[in-house]
This record gives sequence, C-alpha cells and structure tokens, in this order.
Amino acid sequence: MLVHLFRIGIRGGLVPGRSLFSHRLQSFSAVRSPDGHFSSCLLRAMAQLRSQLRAHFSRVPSATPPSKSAPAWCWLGGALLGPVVLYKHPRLYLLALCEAREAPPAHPIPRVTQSQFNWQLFWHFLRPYLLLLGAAIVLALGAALVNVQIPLTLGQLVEVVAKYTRDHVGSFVSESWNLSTHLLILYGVQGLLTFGYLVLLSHIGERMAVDMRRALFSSLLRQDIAFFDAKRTGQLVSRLTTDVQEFKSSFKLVVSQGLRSCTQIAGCLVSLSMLSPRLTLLLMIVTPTLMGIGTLMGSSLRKLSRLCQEQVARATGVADEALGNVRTVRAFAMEQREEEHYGAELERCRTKAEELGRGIALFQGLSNIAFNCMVLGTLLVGGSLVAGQQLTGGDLMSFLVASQTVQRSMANLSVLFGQVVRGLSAGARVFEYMALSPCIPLSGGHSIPKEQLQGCVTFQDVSFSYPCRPGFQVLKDFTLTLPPGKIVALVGQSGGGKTTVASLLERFYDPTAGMVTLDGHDLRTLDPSWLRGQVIGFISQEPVLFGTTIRENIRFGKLEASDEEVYAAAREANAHKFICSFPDGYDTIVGERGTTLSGGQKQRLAIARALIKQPTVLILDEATSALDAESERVVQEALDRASAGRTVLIIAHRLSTVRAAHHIVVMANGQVCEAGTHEELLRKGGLYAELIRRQALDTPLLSAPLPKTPRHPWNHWHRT
Ligand SMILES: Nc1ncnc2c1ncn2[C@@H]1O[C@H](COP(=O)(O)OP(=O)(O)OP(=O)(O)O)[C@@H](O)[C@H]1O
Repeated sequence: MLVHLFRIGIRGGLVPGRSLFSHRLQSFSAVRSPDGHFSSCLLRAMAQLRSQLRAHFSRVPSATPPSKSAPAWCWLGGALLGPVVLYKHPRLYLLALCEAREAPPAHPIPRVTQSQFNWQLFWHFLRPYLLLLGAAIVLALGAALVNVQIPLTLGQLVEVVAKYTRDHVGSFVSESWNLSTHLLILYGVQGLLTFGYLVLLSHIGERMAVDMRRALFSSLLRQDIAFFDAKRTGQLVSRLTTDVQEFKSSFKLVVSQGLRSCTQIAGCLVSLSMLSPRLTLLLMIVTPTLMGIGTLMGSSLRKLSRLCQEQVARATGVADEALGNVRTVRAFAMEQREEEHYGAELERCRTKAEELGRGIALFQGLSNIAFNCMVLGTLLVGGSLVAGQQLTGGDLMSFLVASQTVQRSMANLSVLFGQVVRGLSAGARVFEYMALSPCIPLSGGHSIPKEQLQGCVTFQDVSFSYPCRPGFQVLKDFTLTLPPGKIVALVGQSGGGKTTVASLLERFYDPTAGMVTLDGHDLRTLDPSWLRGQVIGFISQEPVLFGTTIRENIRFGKLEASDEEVYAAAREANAHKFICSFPDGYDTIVGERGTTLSGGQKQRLAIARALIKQPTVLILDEATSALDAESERVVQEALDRASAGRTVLIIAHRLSTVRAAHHIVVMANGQVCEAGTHEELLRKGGLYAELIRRQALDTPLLSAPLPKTPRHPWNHWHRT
C-alpha cells in the first residue's frame, strides 16, 4: 500500500514545490541569511515582512477587514516573522506596519500572485461533456460496487474449499461451480465497467484539453504587447503545455480514482464491519497510523524527486542553450567548455537520483515489512477469532481481501489529495490568462475609406512610459508630423525613444498623455486590425520569418493575396531574382525563423511581406543596419522603390541613410531636440552636425553633394 502510495506520487510527479503555497514559502525562505548572520537576516526578514504587508494592504479594499481576506501565507509569515522582529526591534515592526498601511507604493508593485481557480471557466469547458461525464461516473461507481462484491464471493468460495477439505463429501466442482461463475462474471463486469469509464474519461479529458489550449492560445495572442514585455515566452508556452496536461491528468484521476476509492472504502467498510467488528476496529486504528508514517516518508521522497527533476531541467537547459546557440558556441570554440558544463550538471543529476533511489529502496523495504505485518496481524487476530468460532475461515479470507481494497483505496485518496492541489493550481494558471482582457483590443473602431486616406500622421504632446516601467518616462511632450507622401527620419542617441515612436504609431501601446492621429483621427478611435493590416507596413532591423515557404511568408502580409500579387511584391522588394534561383522557388522552406537565408534575403522577404498589403505608411526601423555594404545596396534599392508616394518614417543610426530625407528629427531623452533638412541641421551646428562629424570620420561619403530636389532621395544617394 505504502509503495503504491509513493509510486503514484512519484509517477504523477507529486511535487509540493509547485503547490499553491510554494511561492509564498519560497519568499519566506528567501529571508534566511546564507551566512547565518542574524542581524542581516533580520533586516531582510523585516524588508520581506514589510513588503508583504504592503502588498497585502495595497490590494485589500479599505472597507474590508484584512483578517477576512488575508491569504494564509501572509498571516503564517506574519506569525512566524512578526514575533522575532517585534522582540528584536519593536520599532521596526511598528514602522513596517505603518508603512504598509499608510504609504501605498508610488508605482504598482509587480505582484507574484497566485490566482484563484476560476470555477466559472471550468464549468464553461466541462458543460459540453456533462452527459458523458455522468455516464463515466455511473460506470466508475458500478465498477467500485462490483469490487466490493468480489471479496465476499471469494470468502464464500474459500468456505466451500474449507468444507471440502474437512468433510470430503460431495463434488467440489459442482459445489464451487456457481460461485466460480459468479466470480468470473464479477471480474468480467468489473473489467468492462473499468474499460468503459476510462475510455469516457480519456475522451472528455482530451477534448477539454484541446478546448482549453485553443482558448488560452487565442487569449494569449490577443493580449497587449505590454503583457508580453512582462512575461517570458517559456512561461506562456508552459501554461499551454505542462499546465493544461497537469490539469487534465488531475481531472481524470480525481473523477476515476476519487469516486472509485470513496465508494470502495465505504462499501468495504460496511462489509468488514459485518464480517467482524473487532477486526475492523483494529484495522481502522492501524491503517491510518501506517498511512500517516508512509505519507511523511513519501513527502520527503517526493521533495527529493522534485530536486531531481529540477536538476534534470537544469541540465536540459544547459544542453538546450548550447544546441540552440550552436553557432555562437562554434564561433568561440567553446564546445569543450559546454561539454564540461553539461557533464557537471549530469553528474549532479546522478548524485541526486542515486540518493532518491536509496530512499525509494528503504521506503519499499519498510513498507513491505509493514504490509506483511498487517497481513500477519490480521491472520493472527482473525485466526484466534476463527479458533473461538466467532469467525469462519471464509469470512477471514473475505476480510483479508476487503481490507486490502480499503488500504489501496485510502492510499489512492491520500495521493489524490496532492493531485487535487496540483490540478487546481495548474488550472488556475491556465484560466488566469484566459480571463484577462487586453486594454487595446485587436479590432473595433472605425476605418478611413481607402480613397480618403492620405497618410498624415501626427504625434501631439505625447508622453509615454512603458507599462512594465511606469516610473520611467520614455517620451515627454513629443510632437512630430509625418506629412503624407514624405520621408521623415528619426535619429539620435541610442535609447532616445525612436523605436518607441514607431511602436506608438503601430498602436502596440497607447500614449500616457497626448495623442497620435492619422489624418486627424485619434488612433484610439480607429480599428487596430485595419490600421496594422492595411495602413502601416513595418520593417525592422531583424526580420522574423516563419519556418514555412517563401510564398507563405510573403502572404503573411495579406492572406488573400493571389500568386501574382506575391510575385509583384517580391519584384518590388528586389527578391524575385534570388527566389527564382532556388530549386524550389517560392516553395522553398526558409527554416526556423528563416535561418536558411542570408540577412539581406530575409530583409527583402520582409519588405515584400510589408509591401504586399500596399501600406500607406511605412516604418523602417534600422532596416539596413544589420547588413553588409552589398546587401544594404540591394535592400536599399528595394526600400527606395517602396518609399515612393508613401508616408515614411525612417529610424536610423547610420546618418548616410537619412541625409536626403524631407525632414530629419533629432531625438534626445524622449524629446525632439532639433528638426530640419540635412543642410539646415548642418548649418545649425547642433547635435546633428556633431553626429555627422563623428560619423563622417568613418564614412567620408557623407560630405558628398546633395540632390537639389529630394524626389527619391536614396536613389540619388546610392548613385553617388
Ligand atoms: N518594451 C519595453 N519595456 C520597457 N522599457 C523599454 C521597452 N522598450 C524600450 N524600453 C526603454 O525605452 C527607452 C527607449 O527605447 P527605444 O528602443 O525606443 O530607443 P531607441 O532610440 O530606438 O534606441 P536604439 O537606437 O538603441 O534602438 C530605453 O531606455 C529602453 O530601455
């Protein structure tokens, strides 16, 4: 039984560290000073307590008494740390309390909250399968009840055997025939019912998992860009995979084993008490005691198992990083170092796994002894009852089998308890993001008819802070106009906010103050999907392609585009020739993120992808800065063509690419610090002139003469 209990725990990955309270407990354990220095430990404990109190009070509405909604961990933490701090530094404790109550933080604290399980969403996913679930429950209950019958019939059969052994009269076969047939039927029915409910549960579980994954994926894709700034992709993918998987397994296990175990325990206990109340009483005392000891041992082994899993994950992470960045590893000739690094992690895995193996061996040895002692104890006590004619041999047999069923079921239930906690927290993680609604919807709002669309963009007194860094203002009263059909270049120091301007224009974020308009319409009133899908073309420094064909990658800009439109866009982007030189042409698979293409080729595909939607406004964010001179020339030709007749915002470091723009804006610290044409800014002798002077040292061509009319500015520049 104990072995069974532990096995299920390990197999099911019963990991207490991922339980509801793990983060909380971790945060408290973090206050332990590594060097054991008490006062520094105390100060950290103090800070911990203070921030937890503060976080707690900041989310409790003033009308609500804190005691009612305080999470258990908060009060547990307070109870553990409070007296220590109070005893050592009473004033510090009061200070913490006052600060927590009176001084709400200037900026929202990024909270690591454990979200609640959303029963409403769970019901939403379960509802379509209620009928099937009902059928599964009936079958599971049926199987459990049949299981209760088996020991009783077995006992009767043993009675027949005993009688025949004693008396040797009559035919054993004919006497035992009915009972044996009955038993065979019970076995068959039990097998069929088990098959039935497991198939139904698997059907429900798999379908629910697909529904949940679909809903979560769709919800994730709709979240604000700010949401992705704050989350790690791995975390999100893990919610889609591991958490859904864990929730599904827990759900299936709870319904199948939970129901079955409860029914079996109840049924068998009734049978047992009818067979022998004294033996049943003994069993009720011994079994829970042994289970308690087993659970304690099992939990420390599970902790060890979790450490093992974490170590394996660490080793996998090392291998993953090395293989994922194999080019960098090769470029730095670090293969040997990576091998050693991975080897060291594997060695740690081995040590931990061996320790776990020893623990399991000890556990299994002890539980075998306990199990055998229980059988022996039942036989001895039961035997004395048989000797005193208070019990028949058959009843004793029935008792033994039924008590085994009770023990197994109780073991299952205790494991199931952990599984429920894990399932609920996995479900909470899955449902958490489903219930989130983005601040910027994907669609909705009006659009400007194509024939009226001019492409005049203005930024009016725009201030902006990224949501994940609310205290840091990236743009301050930023004002800029992009006239229709003109090229405006943004230059300036790194981190000055140039890319942020482009992100606001794409409406990845909304300004904190001021507004961005298109032809006089506030972007917030326009349909974002129309804006991004039809009005704005965005080409960045590192184009990201999808691991499919060239044709599909270009079509990503306009799903309904015909092949002719794809070819036209590729020609416009200077890409048609190189695509046709590939044996598979437009059906060439570009590899993961486009790894089988050169930087210049990738960039030209990205341009084709942006041009296929015939955007009115084009944003070029350092589009050529990652390319060598030859690739840059080819890509630049494509960009020159693409820019004609469109409103273009160029963001560039290399001033050679912007000097002939109609308007150049120099940004510093989130503000416009100079603006004008190349000549005007040079004459002014300000920041732009200084930047030019510095770059001219590297690029003597910058001093070349300018065209008189910047109709297609770069064409001229690239001819010079
Ligand atoms: N997603 C983000 N979340 C929080 N802060 C950000 C984010 N993106 C940029 N920032 C910060 O905003 C500031 C402006 O960044 P931005 O990328 O707009 O500058 P930039 O002028 O384009 O710089 P570069 O020329 O180096 O590309 C920087 O301080 C940067 O750290």
